[in-house]
Amino acid sequence: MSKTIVALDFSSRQEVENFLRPFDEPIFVKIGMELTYACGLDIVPLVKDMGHHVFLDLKLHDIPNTVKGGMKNLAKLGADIVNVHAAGGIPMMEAALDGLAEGAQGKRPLCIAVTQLTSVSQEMMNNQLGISGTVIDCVKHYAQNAKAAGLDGVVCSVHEAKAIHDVCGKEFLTVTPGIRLLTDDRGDQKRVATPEYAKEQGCDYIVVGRSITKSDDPVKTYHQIEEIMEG
Ligand SMILES: O=c1ccn([C@@H]2O[C@H](COP(=O)(O)O)[C@@H](O)[C@H]2O)c(=O)[nH]1
Repeated sequence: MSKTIVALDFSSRQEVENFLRPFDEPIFVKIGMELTYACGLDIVPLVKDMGHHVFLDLKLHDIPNTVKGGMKNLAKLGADIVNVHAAGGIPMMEAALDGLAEGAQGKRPLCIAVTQLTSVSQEMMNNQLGISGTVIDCVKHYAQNAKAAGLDGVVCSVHEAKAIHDVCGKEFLTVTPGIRLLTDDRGDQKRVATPEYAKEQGCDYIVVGRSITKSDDPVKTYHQIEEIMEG
């Protein structure tokens, strides 16, 4: 499976088809809120049927019973990875796994937890969110909770991936958005890194959206990034 997950942050099925058409191999894509809210959940089996791997990034965060019911239904779609917010706590994450086990036809999707969004800076976390301490300690703590709940890994920034592997083990997945090429604008992202640094830090997967989707030649940019990650 490819180590580069392309965020399909589009608002129509047509844009998805236009984007994927030039790729002559299966790739790993992320379907998030923008696309799901525009096209509905049917977009997941549609992209799977084209042969691509899917990370369904809906970041569930609610009381355990609601998350369990939600995951039971998401499990039927055939996504490879689904996720929740670690801030929902250990009982909520355990409930997510129960729902997946009940709903999956065959192997359940991997389930990972978002730690601190990559759009959150140290200053924001302390002063707006009211969480004291360092981002890295908060992310490590959330990762340990996710592991205790039985999840398969976390979403974090590249800057925390090594520390998470140290405390949670090498098998515990680190999926890292906030990827920017040196010439890119960082936009709304705060904890950013290049694919080269992600590779150096041992990230299992990187999530890349605009650097690929808004590039003049998305297929070429995708392959350049994949070469770095697989090299
Ligand atoms: O902490 C997080 C969790 C999820 N994301 C998602 O990843 C992509 C990143 O897109 P870029 O265009 O490469 O910035 C996007 O779909 C986010 O919803 C994240 O960025 N940070």
